[in-house]
Amino acid sequence: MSKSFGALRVTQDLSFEVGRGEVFGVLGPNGAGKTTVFNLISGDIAADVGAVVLDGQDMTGIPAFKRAAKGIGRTYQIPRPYTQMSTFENLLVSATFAGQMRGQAAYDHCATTLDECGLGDKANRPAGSLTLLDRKRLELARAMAGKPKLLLLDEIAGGLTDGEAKDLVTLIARLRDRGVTIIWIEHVLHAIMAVADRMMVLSFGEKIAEGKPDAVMRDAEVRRVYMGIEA
Ligand SMILES: Nc1ncnc2c1ncn2[C@@H]1O[C@H](COP(=O)(O)OP(=O)(O)OP(=O)(O)O)[C@@H](O)[C@H]1O
Repeated sequence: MSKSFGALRVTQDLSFEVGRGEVFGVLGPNGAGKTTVFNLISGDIAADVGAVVLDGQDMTGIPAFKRAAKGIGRTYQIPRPYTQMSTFENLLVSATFAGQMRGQAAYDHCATTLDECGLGDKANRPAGSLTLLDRKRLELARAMAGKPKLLLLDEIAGGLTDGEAKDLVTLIARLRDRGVTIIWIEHVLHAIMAVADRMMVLSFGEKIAEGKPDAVMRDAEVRRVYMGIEA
């Protein structure tokens, strides 16, 4: 895929493939184009050139809400809950429109998901009254409530304590074990390194490395561009 905003080329001839049930980490300096890649996959913006294929089905040209119903779930860096609705109702929206669930099945799935995300005791709170950390938990819970085949996670570990980050990693591993495919943009390296099967690093919209986490982090170009370490 390629994408420019005016003269700014944000994504350039970027191509990658993620296997079913894989956790794929995306790293790169601020402004490297990571969130733009998510926007292209979710359909929030259209690529200038290129295609998104999910499970053999071409998603290119399909609007974002239909991609959600076809199994692409995502979180946003800045949480965007329906502030007037309860935490539980926020999940029901995803379960209904993205997850295509109804009645008791939707209700049960939302209740389980809220518990898994540590929000079980805040089900009836208006989402607008949650702390920033809980809003971030709600972002993940809402995405999971839509029963995605592919889950796009945009920097969800920032601000967590070590213990909370560990719980998050356990949750991500559990989702993977259920067959959910996960692409995770993350700056909290110990969290992404703990669970990623493979990673790629972007710089100025181009892929500079891809492979097993340890090998990627040893790469001289990655150390220079991302960590500022000259070999
Ligand atoms: N809708 C837009 N219009 C114009 N420029 C944009 C738009 N979206 C992103 N950009 C620009 O594209 C570049 C890449 O942004 P993007 O948010 O994808 O980077 P990122 O790697 O996710 O950064 P960060 O780690 O800070 O979240 C930045 O220079 C940004 O200002």
